[in-house]
Amino acid sequence: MSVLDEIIDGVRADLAERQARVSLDALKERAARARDAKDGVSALRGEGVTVICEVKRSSPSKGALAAIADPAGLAADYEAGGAAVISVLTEQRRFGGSLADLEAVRAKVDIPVLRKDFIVTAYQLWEARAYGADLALLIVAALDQPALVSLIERAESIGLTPLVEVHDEEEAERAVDAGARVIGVNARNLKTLEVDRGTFARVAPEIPGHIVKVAESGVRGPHDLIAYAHDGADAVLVGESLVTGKDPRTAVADLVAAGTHPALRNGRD
Ligand SMILES: O=P(O)(O)OC[C@@H](O)[C@@H](O)c1c[nH]c2ccccc12
Repeated sequence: MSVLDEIIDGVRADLAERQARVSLDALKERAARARDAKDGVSALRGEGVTVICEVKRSSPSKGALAAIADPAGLAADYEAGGAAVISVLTEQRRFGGSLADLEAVRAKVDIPVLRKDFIVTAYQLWEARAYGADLALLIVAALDQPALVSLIERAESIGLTPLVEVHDEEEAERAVDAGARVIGVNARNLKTLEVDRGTFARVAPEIPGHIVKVAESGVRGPHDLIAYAHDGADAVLVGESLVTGKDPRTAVADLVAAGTHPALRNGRD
């Protein structure tokens, strides 16, 4: 069984417990009371290369990364540094996250928030909205095509912007066919956990220009953002280097400065 399959088994077990406790109707009521969702696409199409900053305590590849006692405080630092979107890992077993983290971050920041999890049912999309998310991750490798299409449609219909994650050309084609407006190319293969920073450059040419392209994983600092920008990224998603660094606000500001630098933008025109 691949790492992805193992993670999803755990996600399904935790999901069954939540579904037994909280009815879909109760979630929908909670979602109706949530603040209106913000548009993820326009946030990601901001000035230059935009930056999605992630709240992540641990990962299957690296184990514990950072305790993050105050996820909302970290998110506020990201926002102050110029982040366009905050990504909150809500998967518990391998990433140490929760819906409570999502709720706390949502209450603190004004920019859009992404629920980062292994979403396999519409119930999880309603959870995302009920706890205040504006965007939700959908991982192509975890879904068959009918499920992908229906989850994209459902996400859009309840106001969530789906960030559709791919790792190779074939998955990118599936994401495009399914109607994705935002596609994330993950440099990490979720089946083996290996990072290959060349993945984005290989896969991005398969993605039409009107779709927002996000380069995910492995961004250590401005030099990696610049490289992804030259390969056509509209946004980058950064986790580990921010949660393990000393000064997340400055680290984000440095990324944003690189992403909006005039020389970079000329190179991309
Ligand atoms: O910590 P990094 O290497 O900066 O990567 C962040 C993000 O891309 C990564 O956490 C991620 C990308 N896709 C995912 C899917 C599920 C969980 C996590 C992820």
